[in-house]
Amino acid sequence: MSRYDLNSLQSDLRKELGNGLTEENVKSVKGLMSRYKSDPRDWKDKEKWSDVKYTRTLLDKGNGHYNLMILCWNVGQESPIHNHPNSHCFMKTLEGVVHEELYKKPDMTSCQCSCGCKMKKIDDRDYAIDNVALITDKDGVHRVGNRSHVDKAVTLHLYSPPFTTCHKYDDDTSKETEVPMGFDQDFSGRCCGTSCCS
Ligand SMILES: N[C@@H](CS(=O)O)C(=O)O
Ligand SMILES: [Fe+2]
Repeated sequence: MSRYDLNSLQSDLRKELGNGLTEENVKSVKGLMSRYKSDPRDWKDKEKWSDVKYTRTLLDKGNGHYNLMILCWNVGQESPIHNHPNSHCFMKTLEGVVHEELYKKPDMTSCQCSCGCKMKKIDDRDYAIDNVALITDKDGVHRVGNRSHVDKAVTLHLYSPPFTTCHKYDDDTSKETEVPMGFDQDFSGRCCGTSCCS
C-alpha cells in the first residue's frame, strides 16, 4: 500500500473542506492531520530558516476556504501571544518539540489599572512529533515556541477560514495590536499530487 504522504493529506483536506469548515467536520480534519505521519521527504525542500524569526511557508490556499502552511522554528524562536481571528487553528508537529502557552483572552473591563493588566496563563503544553493541537479564540489566545537550544522544530498549520491579520497581546499590559500575517515563501500555485493548488 502506498504511503499516506503529504500530497495524500493535501488532497483529502481539499475534499473534506470543499465547502469550508463547519463544526461537523472539525473532527475529520483533526483526524486527517493525525493520519499523516511526519516524513521529512515530504517537506524538507519547503523549509526556510531565519535567524531573526520563525518563518511561514504557504502550501495551499484551499480554494479560499483554508490556508495550509509549514512553519520553521529555529532554536529559541517563539511567536508573540496572539489570536486566530474567527478561525480554527490546527497545528501538527513535524519535527522537534513545540511548546504552547495558552492565555485567557484579555477582558479590558475587568482590568482596574489604567496601565493595563498582565496576561493570564491558563495552560502550558508540549507537542511532540505527530501530535495535533486545535485552538480557536473561544479557547483563548496563545504563544508557540521552540524552547530547544539545540534542535530546530517544524510545524504544519491549517487555518480555516484563512486570515491575513491577527492581534498580538503585550505580556505585561495585555495591550492589543493588529499585525499583518505575511508569508516568507509561497508554494500554493504549484501542483500537488493529483490536484493543483489555486
Ligand atoms: N498562529 C501563528 C503560529 S503559532 O504561534 O500558532 C502563525 O500563523 O504565524
Ligand atoms: Fe497561533
